[in-house]
Amino acid sequence: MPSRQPSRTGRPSTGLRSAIPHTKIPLTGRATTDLAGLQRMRTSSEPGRPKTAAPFSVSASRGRVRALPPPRPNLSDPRELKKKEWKLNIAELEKVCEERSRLVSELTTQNCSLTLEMDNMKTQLNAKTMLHESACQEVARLTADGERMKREAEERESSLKAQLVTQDQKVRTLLNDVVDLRGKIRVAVRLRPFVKGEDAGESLSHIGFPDRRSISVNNGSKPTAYQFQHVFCQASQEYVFDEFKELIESVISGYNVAIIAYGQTGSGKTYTMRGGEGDQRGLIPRAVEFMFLTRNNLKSMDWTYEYAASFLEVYNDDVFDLLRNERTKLKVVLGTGRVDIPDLKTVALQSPDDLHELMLLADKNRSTAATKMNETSSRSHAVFTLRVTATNAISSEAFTSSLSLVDLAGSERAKESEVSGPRFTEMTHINKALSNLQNVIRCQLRKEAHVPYRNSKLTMLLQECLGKGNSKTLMLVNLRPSFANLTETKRSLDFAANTSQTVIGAPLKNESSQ
Ligand SMILES: Nc1ncnc2c1ncn2[C@@H]1O[C@H](COP(=O)(O)OP(=O)(O)OP(=O)(O)O)[C@@H](O)[C@H]1O
Repeated sequence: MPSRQPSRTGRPSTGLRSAIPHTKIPLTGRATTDLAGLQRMRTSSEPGRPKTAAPFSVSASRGRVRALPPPRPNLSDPRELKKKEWKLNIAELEKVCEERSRLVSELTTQNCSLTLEMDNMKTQLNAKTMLHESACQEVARLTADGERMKREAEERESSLKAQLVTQDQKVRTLLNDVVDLRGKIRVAVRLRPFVKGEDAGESLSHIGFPDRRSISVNNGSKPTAYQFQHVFCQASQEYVFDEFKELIESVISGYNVAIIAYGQTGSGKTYTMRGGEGDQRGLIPRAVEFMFLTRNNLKSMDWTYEYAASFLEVYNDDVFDLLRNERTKLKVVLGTGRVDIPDLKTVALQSPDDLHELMLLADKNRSTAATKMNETSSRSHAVFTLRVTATNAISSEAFTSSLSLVDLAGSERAKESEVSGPRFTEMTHINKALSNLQNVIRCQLRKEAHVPYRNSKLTMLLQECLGKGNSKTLMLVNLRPSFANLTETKRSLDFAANTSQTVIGAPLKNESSQ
């Protein structure tokens, strides 16, 4: 860029201007008279004329230097024309240069502030990059620590699980040894309270309870005393269930368990087995709830349990499915040592709630009728079965077992029941089946070679619980409290006493490996 130099007139001038040739007016010490020149200078100082640098002359008279009027441009002179054109160009160029320098200075300012901003951002980015890197290192360290701790915890857990499984097996073996020691067919007695329609004010002096295992009856002549595994006197549903919990738990360990409710009509068999709602729930719903609870507790030891339920009735010596609405007689097949009912419906249970629906269906399908002895007397024997399939992922143990809860029809005398017609036929079948049951137990008691299981459908179905299989069996004998029923109560207690003497052989655990 050409540098600016002050002109002789004091105004800044560009280098370009200095590059332009001037018309030089010579200064002399001698007086000269150049009228034409003076004339031109005067003319150029007139308003409207372009101003040009005033030439100088030295007055001859006074010897002083005076500015001469600029020479008039000679427009016919091409040099003058050129000069004029240059002047215009120079003015133009000066403007452009000024604009350029303004822009340059503006851009320089902007550039400076942008450079500053960029430097700031670079500093911030560097700081953030450093932070990120240190955070990444911390994360990597924590991840490695976490993985190491997880590995250690897993190793510890599997060693604890192995210990737990061993201990669990020991506890189960001990528990079952205890249960096995309690007799072959276990027998318990339950005396129900007086219910609506009975004389609640009647005394219970004809029945005595010396302790929780004994009961005595006194018909006025001589009291007879009996001893059983347990005697429940007007006990709650919860109390009764708690007493049988241990036995039911052995199903979880692979044993078949059967609880059979026996007793005179109206003595509380259905109440004990099925019960009502809420606190009135009987053994069937409570046992299923307990099985699900135990299943959850054993999950931590890698046991998987699957449950499925079936519900049938033996009515007039025929078998019917209580979980099907259509009433079709079911075929009972006797295999080698096993009873099978091929068309019996089995329903998988996912939770205790699933049972509720099944119970309602079974209630609807079960044969009941009002008799003089019981408003809703069961006219059939009902068998609820819960099948268990268990597998253990760690020990590879596997087995199937079953819990059978049987509500027998009530024994009754035709004279007392005052039944006739179809009720009489039902009663005949009921009594025949129950007398077969007593006969089977008697044969077991006497260790006879032949036990007549096949004499009725009921004994055929129960043969696995009555000595032929490997069940742990409990007979729960129900009693009515009235003095009027004392003869039947004594008969039931005699049957219970015989049953408790019955040797059916030690139960075997069902085992198979995967
Ligand atoms: N422990 C008890 N507490 C209160 N009420 C009971 C008890 N046991 C039975 N009952 C009531 O006694 C009546 C007869 O009971 P339930 O129907 O269970 O007798 P059952 O032995 O099944 O009779 P059946 O052989 O005729 O079917 C019912 O009203 C029942 O609610």
